[in-house]
Amino acid sequence: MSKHVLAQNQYGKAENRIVTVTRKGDDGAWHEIRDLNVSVALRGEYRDVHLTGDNGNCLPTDTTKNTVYAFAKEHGVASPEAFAIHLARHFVTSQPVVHEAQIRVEEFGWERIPVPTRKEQHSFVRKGQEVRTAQVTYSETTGLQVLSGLKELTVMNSTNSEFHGFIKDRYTTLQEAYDRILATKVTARWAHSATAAADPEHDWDRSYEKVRRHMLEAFAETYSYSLQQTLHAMADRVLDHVSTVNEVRLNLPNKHHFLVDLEPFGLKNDNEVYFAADRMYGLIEGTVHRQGVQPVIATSDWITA
Ligand SMILES: O=c1[nH]c(=O)c2[nH]c(=O)[nH]c2[nH]1
Repeated sequence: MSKHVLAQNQYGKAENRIVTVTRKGDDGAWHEIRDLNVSVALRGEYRDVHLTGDNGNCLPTDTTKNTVYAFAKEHGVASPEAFAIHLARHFVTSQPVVHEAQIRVEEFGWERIPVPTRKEQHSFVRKGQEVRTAQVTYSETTGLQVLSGLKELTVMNSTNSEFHGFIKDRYTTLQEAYDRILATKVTARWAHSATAAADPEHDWDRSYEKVRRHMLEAFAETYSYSLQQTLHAMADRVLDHVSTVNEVRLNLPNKHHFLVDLEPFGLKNDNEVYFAADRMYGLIEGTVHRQGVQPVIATSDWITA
């Protein structure tokens, strides 16, 4: 027996990353998403768990995690508060040993990427401004080299993404996907032509906005069979529309969203509830440049999601 006092204690699964997709309209083509980070803490009769090793009062943290995902399906996520109220009430009213439950929710906001040419709406950009970057080198011999860029521009398509037909060797377990979420945090750099760099009237702000818009539109409008294909489409679109840009390099971490298996709880997950994994991630990188241009953007920078 310990001679010391066990004081405040609590436990539960922290930082359950969850994304829900709700389909609206007659054909379900209008998507609404909610992106949450949900933490559960239970307080109650946990003396024995700590002092004697008797787990008879212990609802596993794994169960608290499952409950979060199952409730997203059963009750939906009307708001962080409403969702947290459902969960907090549930733990206290369903388990006699739980006297208090504290649910903490962080919600990440998303805005639509407008695609005027289509009525389906399933492309989003995470709220909060990305970081704009610039790197200028002036050399006596080669003159000005101007690289522009951005980082931390997070985008998502909640459909129109597939991934299949890939190599299967003895270590492959990945299932083919015919309708998946495609999400990435874009780091982009682009090189301007020597003429643009030397032009004192060159409108750098306008060119930045154009590149950003074309990358977003290409992301939203590309029906994707891989993130590699999306990468190429984004860079290609910039080169097509911004004549003063010669080269685009993209670094795209594949922010995986795994469909949660709700079958054990008797619930069908119709591409509605996802686990948003932040690590590990596929990292897709590549440069696209105009014919006849020597690429200048470093390929060895270490960029993480
Ligand atoms: O778009 C993708 N490209 C890949 O190369 C890849 N590999 C993987 O496991 N998932 C994906 N998705």
